[in-house]
Amino acid sequence: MPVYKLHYFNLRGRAELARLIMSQAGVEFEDVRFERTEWPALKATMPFGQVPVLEVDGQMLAQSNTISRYLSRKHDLAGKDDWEQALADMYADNINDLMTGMRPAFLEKDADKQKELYEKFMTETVATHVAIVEKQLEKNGTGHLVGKELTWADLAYYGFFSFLVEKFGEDFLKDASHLKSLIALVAELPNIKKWVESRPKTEI
Ligand SMILES: N[C@@H](CCC(=O)N[C@@H](CS)C(=O)NCC(=O)O)C(=O)O
Repeated sequence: MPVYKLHYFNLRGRAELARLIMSQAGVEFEDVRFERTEWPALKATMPFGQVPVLEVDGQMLAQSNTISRYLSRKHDLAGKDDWEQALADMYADNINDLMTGMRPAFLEKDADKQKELYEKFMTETVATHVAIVEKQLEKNGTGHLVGKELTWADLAYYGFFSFLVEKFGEDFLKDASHLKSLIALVAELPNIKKWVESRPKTEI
């Protein structure tokens, strides 16, 4: 088994999906977390000056979805054929877009403006996305986003949407029973449960 080290800030952010995948797969990893004040000294050590970075036996891999796709393929969470793998990629890219869409609100320093930006994000971007994904989950009819089994797409949706539920409550899921069930299904997976209980508590 390779020695995995995941480098990121002390946040869930763009690293949490890789952590969820490694936890679900039951592989050991060193969860290297640093504070913002430590970052300037570390930036030049990362392949593209950004994190997350997964170190695999000393080799450095950047880009959050590349890392998660690599881990999913290695640990049987990528989808069972090329088409399923493409669908899983599609869902993971959607979550990446949602994270990017939330960034202006997250970075806003003015509290009133921030509230406004989060509200707009939830009522426009998230609401539209939830309605679409709800229909797709219903159509797939297996309780999973892709095929019949758990993939990293399910973990990606769990990671991001469970964070939104924590921050904004679950009212935004009131017409999305399938998505709600997916979040609950992943939350109940023993390895995920164990990880979520033991991980550092962070704001985002
Ligand atoms: N597309 C990249 C974006 C990575 C990214 O924006 N990383 C941020 C943290 S979430 C970062 O390293 N910020 C510090 C910097 O750019 O100096 C990915 O998905 O990994």
